[in-house]
Amino acid sequence: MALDAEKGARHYIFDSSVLSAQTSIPAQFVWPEDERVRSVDELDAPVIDLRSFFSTDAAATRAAADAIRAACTSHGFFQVVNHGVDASLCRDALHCAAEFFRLPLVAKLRAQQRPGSLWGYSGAHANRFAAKLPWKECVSFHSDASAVDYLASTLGNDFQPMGLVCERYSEAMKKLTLSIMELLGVSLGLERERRYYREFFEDMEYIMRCNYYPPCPEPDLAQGTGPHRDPVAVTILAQDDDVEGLEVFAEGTWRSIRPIPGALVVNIGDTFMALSNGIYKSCLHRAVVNRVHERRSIAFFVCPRGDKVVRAPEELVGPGHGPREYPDFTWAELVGFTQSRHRVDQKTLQCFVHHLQSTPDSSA
Ligand SMILES: C=C1C[C@]23C[C@H]1CC[C@H]2[C@]1(C)CCC[C@@](C)(C(=O)O)[C@H]1[C@@H]3C(=O)O
Ligand SMILES: O=C(O)CCC(=O)C(=O)O
Ligand SMILES: [Fe+2]
Repeated sequence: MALDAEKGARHYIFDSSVLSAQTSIPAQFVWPEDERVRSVDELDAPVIDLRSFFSTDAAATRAAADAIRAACTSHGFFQVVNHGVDASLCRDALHCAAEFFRLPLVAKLRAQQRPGSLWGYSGAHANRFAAKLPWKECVSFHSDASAVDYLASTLGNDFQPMGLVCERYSEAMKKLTLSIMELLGVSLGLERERRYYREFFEDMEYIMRCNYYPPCPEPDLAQGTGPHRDPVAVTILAQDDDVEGLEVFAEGTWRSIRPIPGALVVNIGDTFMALSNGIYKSCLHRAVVNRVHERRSIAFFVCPRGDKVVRAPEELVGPGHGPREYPDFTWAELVGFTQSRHRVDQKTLQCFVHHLQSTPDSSA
């Protein structure tokens, strides 16, 4: 651990290979007791086979939509298989991420996330937060610019192949996102031809974030990613298939998620909760760590184009659904709120709405 002297900044830099080898963890990594209650059981969530949806089989699509609706009105979590993303592309992306995190700390710091940016490398978010640090490292890419250029300019041309894999992976995820959006619309009772959500996300933005959770000497005190709801619309997550860590809060308890080889996880986020007029629940989840195994995941965070107004379709408002639950907002406002005012947690959307309603004319 060292104090970063750059421009007098007073944040710590952690080297996970050093931390993992110690017998106890620094105090900044210890989470409050109520946020680390253990999981009791596995979550029984639907695994949706997208093959039937792609083949427009009406009965199978109805069954898939019903299972999604049941999951999303309750906890906001399901998985998809036969999703059309090449298994080798997912493997390559997880592999590139693994190679990146194995670099010496000085190299990773060349790609370090700058204040106010969602791009680049972050170790434990120690440059942003002083306590409840997550036991993880991340590297993120954003739809605003090319991952190839970012990696080549920060780490050198040897990292172009990793950039290319990230770009191919993001393209595949964007395509899958549009199918998931169409299916979410059907599951909410909209006609398949209506395509409200699919069209809304045609010009989506995204953040691709590779997470690395090193082994932790005191896993019961720490969190890999603390309890939160993703502020985005949906998150599509690929994960190592031999190490558990993801947990979802459902029916009053934390439930573990057993990785299914080849499956991708789908979480409903705050923005989709607003887009469904509160019918679908933003998934409360976290990632726990363990003493022995490292774990990797890649989150593909789906966001609307920054300036688009987030608003549930008329069909989901009024008779049979209740009044409009959320004020209009843009993703640019919500993301600004999470970076400058409110560390993402389980109440982000609630606090954001309160903020909008108490300062109606100011941007977040
Ligand atoms: C808008 C965002 C904030 C976070 C990155 C994107 C999408 C998800 C958010 C996050 C990953 C949710 C968990 C907590 C968080 C702090 C993290 O661990 O990285 C969140 C991101 C962030 O605020 O940078
Ligand atoms: O790594 C995981 O399993 C979950 C990560 C997560 O929730 C996030 O990055 O938002
Ligand atoms: Fe998350």
